[in-house]
Amino acid sequence: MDSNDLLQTEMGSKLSLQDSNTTPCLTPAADNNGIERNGNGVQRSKSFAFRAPQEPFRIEDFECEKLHGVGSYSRVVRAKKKDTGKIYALKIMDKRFIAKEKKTTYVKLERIVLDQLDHPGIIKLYFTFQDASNIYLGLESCDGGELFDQISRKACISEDEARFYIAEIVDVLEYLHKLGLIHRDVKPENILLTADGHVKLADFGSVKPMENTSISIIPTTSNEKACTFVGTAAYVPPEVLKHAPPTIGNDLWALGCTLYQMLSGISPFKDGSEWLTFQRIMARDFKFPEYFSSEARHLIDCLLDMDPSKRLASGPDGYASLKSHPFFKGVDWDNVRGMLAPKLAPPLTVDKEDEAEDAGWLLSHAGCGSTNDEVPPKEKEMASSSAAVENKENKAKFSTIDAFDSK
Ligand SMILES: Nc1ncnc2c1ncn2[C@@H]1O[C@H](COP(=O)(O)OP(=O)(O)OP(=O)(O)O)[C@@H](O)[C@H]1O
Repeated sequence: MDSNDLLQTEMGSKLSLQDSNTTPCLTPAADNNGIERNGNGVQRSKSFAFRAPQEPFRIEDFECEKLHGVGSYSRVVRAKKKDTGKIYALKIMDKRFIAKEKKTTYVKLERIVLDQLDHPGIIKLYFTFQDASNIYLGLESCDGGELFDQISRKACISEDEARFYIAEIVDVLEYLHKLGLIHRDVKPENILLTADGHVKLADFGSVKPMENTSISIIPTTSNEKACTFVGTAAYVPPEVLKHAPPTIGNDLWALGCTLYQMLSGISPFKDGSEWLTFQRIMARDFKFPEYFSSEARHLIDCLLDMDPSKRLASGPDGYASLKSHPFFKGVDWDNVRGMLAPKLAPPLTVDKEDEAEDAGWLLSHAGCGSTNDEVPPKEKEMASSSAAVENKENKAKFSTIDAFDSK
């Protein structure tokens, strides 16, 4: 199945999961009613209506304002729908590139999983559309950037601020894990922030459904194994390096790494090469800076347990054991999203002329060149200078993260 098939089967907001050339991820068998059952009797419908429909939109219906960021197979731009004035993050994926790089499974997985999730801490998918060249996902726009950028801009984050972010992430992970989904790529780059500083987890292309999931999933082709290792080296737990099957413990380990990184500015096992990082993970070789509080040290220690079943929230008490940890003293778990968010650190200033040129180039190559011309000059100038600043940060990010840290 190629990327065209992905959206062709989607016509009329329906996706047929029948695919002669595929093997199912959880090896369910279909009965005569088109319902798939796995070994645990979990039922999955073979076709269903998407909540976020495929719309007959065109890229010309949007004013592209700035580049949010560039992923390994997509670009994300902040775009205003001209008729409604509503703002979205358009994730633009080149169909030929996706097919060539065999990323169809990741795109389908992200689309189908995001469509079924409903949590204030997860980016919303509103619609999809396509043209001859691209697939577009209309996502909720997170105008506060990445948590990664906040860590870089502030050098490190205070424990009070880190408590806020980690509590909101715990709330999201509890929701996902209860649904039977493992995210598998929790890290500061995938934790986006709204303009008022609240957390939205992104990047669901690596999600792994557990046996008991209530989420409808898709088959994977034999050469695009969504069930095998994915993720980012510095956040990979030791058991994954030993090829153990994925568990929610994978996300809890990454949560521990993320908390450590917020408080110190660097991930705990980061080293000069992928091999050295893996050695340190296997040896659980990390040190706490002196200024970490005893509560933060203890929480990180419990999340970075070599035994995934012993990590807080993995045990028989589930999330209660994690949420009652002393680090979270004062957090009102019934109203996590009601907490006051830390003030966002603004982007660093850069040489605007050079960078505006680069940002304009990137936007026009995101398929938005003609629409950008319709933006009034003042707005265009503002859009490109803010895009320039973020583009500079993107470049800085690429140069500071080892090649192995990007998938
Ligand atoms: N909904 C959004 N709102 C604002 N910015 C976003 C949104 N989604 C993604 N971004 C930004 O765009 C960048 C590219 O996102 P994308 O999902 O294409 O790739 P990624 O997840 O970063 O990378 P990869 O695909 O390599 O894992 C992200 O790093 C993020 O900063």
